[in-house]
Amino acid sequence: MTTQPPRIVVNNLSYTFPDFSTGVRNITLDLPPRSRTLLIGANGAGKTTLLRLLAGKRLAPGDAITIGGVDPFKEGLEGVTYLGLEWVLNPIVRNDIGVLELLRSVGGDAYPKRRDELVEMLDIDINWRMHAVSDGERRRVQLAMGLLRPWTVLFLDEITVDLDVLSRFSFLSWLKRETETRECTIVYATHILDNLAGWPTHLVHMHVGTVKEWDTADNMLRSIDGTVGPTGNSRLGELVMGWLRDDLKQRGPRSQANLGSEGRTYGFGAIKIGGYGDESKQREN
Ligand SMILES: Nc1ncnc2c1ncn2[C@@H]1O[C@H](COP(=O)(O)OP(=O)(O)OP(=O)(O)O)[C@@H](O)[C@H]1O
Repeated sequence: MTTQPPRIVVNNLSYTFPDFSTGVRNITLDLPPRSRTLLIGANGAGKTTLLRLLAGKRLAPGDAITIGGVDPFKEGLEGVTYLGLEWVLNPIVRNDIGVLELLRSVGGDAYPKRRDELVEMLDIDINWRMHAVSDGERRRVQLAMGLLRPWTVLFLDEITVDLDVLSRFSFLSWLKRETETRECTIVYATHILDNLAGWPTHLVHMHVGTVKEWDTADNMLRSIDGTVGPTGNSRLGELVMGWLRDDLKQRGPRSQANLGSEGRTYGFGAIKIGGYGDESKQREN
C-alpha cells in the first residue's frame, strides 16, 4: 500500500476493449491529494471505463496510471474504493438481513465512530430489514457499507440517483468534509448537478473516450457570468450544458453514426489502439 499522498496521475492512457472498440484514448490528468473531481460527459463518453481503470479493475498499459505513486492494478491498493454499478447491484442487500449485520460484515465494528456517523448522516434506521426497504433506503445502507472503511481514494460512478435531494446534499457535504479533514481524494462521475455548485475542486470533461478539457473548477467556471444562468441552472450547470450541446453537435446524432460509408462516424470510432486489454486480470468488487 502506498504511503504517499493520494495524488492521481494519468499519463497518456489509452485502453481498448477485447472486441477492439476504443474505451479511452490519450488521457492525461494530474489530480492533487484532497481534490474532489467531477467527471462529466455524455452517455458513452468513457467515464466508467476511466474510473474502472483508475481503480485498478482493468489493466492499464505500462505505467499510465499511478495513485499515490503506485500502479493500482499491480498493487491492488487497500485504500482505493470504487462504488459503481456492480456494487449497487449486489443481491445481498435484498436479503432478509439487518442493517447492523450488513455493516458488521464490512468491518463496521472496527470503525464504530465512523459507522455511527454514517448512519446518522445517511439517516439510516438500524432496525431496517433489507428485504423491506425502499430503493433509496437500500442505497443509503449500501453507501454506508461502501464508505465505512476510511478510504484514501474514492471513485464514485453515479450511485446517488435514487437518493432524495436532502440525502444527496448530506452525502455530498460529508464527502467534502472528508477531503477537508483528512488526506483523501475523490473522483465522481455524475449527470446530476443538483447540490454540486461549489463542490468540485476540479472538472474533467470527457467526450468519445478522450478528455476534451480539464482544469480546476475555478478556472473553468470563470467564463460563466452570474450565479444562475439563462436555463435556471447554476454556473456549473450552464457550463456542463454548453459542453454537452457542443459535444452533440460535434458527434452528430447516434442514429446517423452507423449509416456506413456515407453516414457519419464517431470522431475516432474505427481506430484500433494497441492490444493491452488483459481482461483475464480484471477484478470485480
Ligand atoms: N465491455 C465493453 N466492451 C466493449 N465496449 C464497451 C464495453 N463497456 C463499454 N463499452 C463502450 O465504451 C464506451 C464508453 O462506455 P462507458 O461505460 O465508459 O461510458 P460512460 O461515460 O460511463 O457512459 P454513461 O454516462 O452512459 O454511464 C461506450 O461506447 C460503450 O459502448
